[in-house]
Amino acid sequence: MSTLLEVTGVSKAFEGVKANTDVSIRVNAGEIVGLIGPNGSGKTTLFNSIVGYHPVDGGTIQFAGKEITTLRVPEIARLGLLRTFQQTRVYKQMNCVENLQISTPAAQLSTASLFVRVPKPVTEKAEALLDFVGLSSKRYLLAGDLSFGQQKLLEFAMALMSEPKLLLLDEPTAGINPTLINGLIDRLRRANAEFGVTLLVIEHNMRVIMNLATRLYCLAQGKILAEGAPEAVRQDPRVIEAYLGGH
Ligand SMILES: Nc1ncnc2c1ncn2[C@@H]1O[C@H](COP(=O)(O)OP(=O)(O)OP(=O)(O)O)[C@@H](O)[C@H]1O
Repeated sequence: MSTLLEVTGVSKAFEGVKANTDVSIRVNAGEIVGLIGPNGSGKTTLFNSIVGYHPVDGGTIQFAGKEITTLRVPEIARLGLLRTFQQTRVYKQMNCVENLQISTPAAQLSTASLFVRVPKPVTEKAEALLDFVGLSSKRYLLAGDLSFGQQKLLEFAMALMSEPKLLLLDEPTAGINPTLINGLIDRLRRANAEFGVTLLVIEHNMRVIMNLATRLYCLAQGKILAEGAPEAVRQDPRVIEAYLGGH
């Protein structure tokens, strides 16, 4: 398997708080990798460093064979590396189709692009992805009128519009009704298998991540504590201790 993402020795501190210390992780093309760890262990900080949201203090990040350590969010997004958020970032005053139409790289939001005619293939792709996430019947509803779980599905479809090589998902099932979680897991798997999207997933729900990931990393106090097969990581005494110690 070829390496898609290689994070080597990355550190990041905020005014003396060491959020990440010497973190190294690797994600191979085609994998679904999980990132777990107690609250405040540095998971979101690592995502932010990878996507270029803030500069790192040390270490390097390579994506698809290219050094991206000092690139910023739009440049990294154009290379095919995107993220979703714990709190969704949909355009609440636009309907679902419009949210997807403006999510293609070609439509990188200029105000003018909202008023010109959207090419038919873009609309067809938007409709197909809304169908994929089960929101077809809501396509003309304002995104702000969707439930929180539906907004997360919409945000997932928005990310898929750009056909990312790697998608970082920050707690995809948080706030989603337990009965809908299995459907979401199924869609994440299908996006991986059918669309070829490699996934790196932060998830607090152990059942979900054990079900979804083929490999796990566990962060604790900003450092990688364990790495390996999901079951082995879950049973690792250091991981259990880190979780218990956090409560
Ligand atoms: N912008 C910031 N300014 C100051 N401190 C920050 C900032 N972002 C994160 N931190 C601190 O860095 C540490 C790691 O936070 P981070 O959000 O990365 O953890 P997390 O594992 O994603 O947590 P959670 O599971 O609760 O979302 C915490 O101590 C947090 O308070």
